Amino acid sequence: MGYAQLVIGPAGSGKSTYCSSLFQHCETMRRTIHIVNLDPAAENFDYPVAMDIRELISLDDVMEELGLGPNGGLMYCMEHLEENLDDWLTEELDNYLDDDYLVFDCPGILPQLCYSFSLKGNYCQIELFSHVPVLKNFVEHLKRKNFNVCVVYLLDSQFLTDVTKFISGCMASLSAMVQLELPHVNILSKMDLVTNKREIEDYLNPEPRVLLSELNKRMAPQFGKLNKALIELVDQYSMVSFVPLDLRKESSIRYVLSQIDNCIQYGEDADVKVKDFDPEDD
Ligand SMILES: Nc1nc2c(ncn2[C@@H]2O[C@H](COP(=O)(O)OP(=O)(O)OP(=O)(O)O)[C@@H](O)[C@H]2O)c(=O)[nH]1
Ligand SMILES: [Mg+2]
Repeated sequence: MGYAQLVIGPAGSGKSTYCSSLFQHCETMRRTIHIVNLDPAAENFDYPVAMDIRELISLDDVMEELGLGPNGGLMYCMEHLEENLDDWLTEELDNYLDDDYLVFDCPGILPQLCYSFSLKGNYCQIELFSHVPVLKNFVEHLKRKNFNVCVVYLLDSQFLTDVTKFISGCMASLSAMVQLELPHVNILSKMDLVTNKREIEDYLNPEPRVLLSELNKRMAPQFGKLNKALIELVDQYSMVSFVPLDLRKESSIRYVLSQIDNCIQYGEDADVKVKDFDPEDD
């Protein structure tokens, strides 16, 4: 049995930074994890890259040769990954052992490819489109390879200053949850930037009624029914719950990791958890 985190979330929400902090934390704890880069557009890494989608396909090449823009290019790369699950991914995964723990640093779900919730003028626009459907097959492949997978969805805490952005972030998370059908942990990233912790606490487990009234305040009256439906949806899936993450604090990283480990039943066998330096085990 292998273990895996699929780290997703809006562009710039802190996924790669989370991966590198997690790597450092685990190193301190003498625990081995392997970080995989699934972002064909990534350039610099603060963590050792165990597997790299750029060895399979490069975004620059795709954009140049096919004349695609960054969004179309990204979609193309992800679809190419999907087509190469049986050879490239399988070969790469063969390098890992049964109890290995992989963390997949995914490309950002671009807001414009996802749910965009625009308040400009008097219209509201919701677009349903992201590369989450591509990840579905990716996940199925990991499951077939005997991996326990957890989705780790990061939302930037700065989104909480605006209820419409928050709802849009929730919708993207919900969309991933419904499509991927996996254990799911929502994380509120960049907590070090939050000055008013009190305000954030209201959002960690928000009252649906409060959210609705905030949303109604921000939207023109004709959106009342839509707002109500959105809040009900989010509430029904009881997914509006976020674990705050402050990367400056080891305790915060440890807590988040323990939540995720719980979801994928990692560490139930204590031997798995810590790198064993006992020579008898060689
Ligand atoms: N203050 C602060 N900044 C952060 C934190 N995490 C990420 N950032 C900053 O936010 C920006 C985006 O971080 P990334 O880790 O690259 O975000 P990402 O989700 O991997 O971005 P994409 O891969 O482009 O979708 C960078 O400038 C980071 O330095 C954090 O915990 N605190
Ligand atoms: Mg990244």
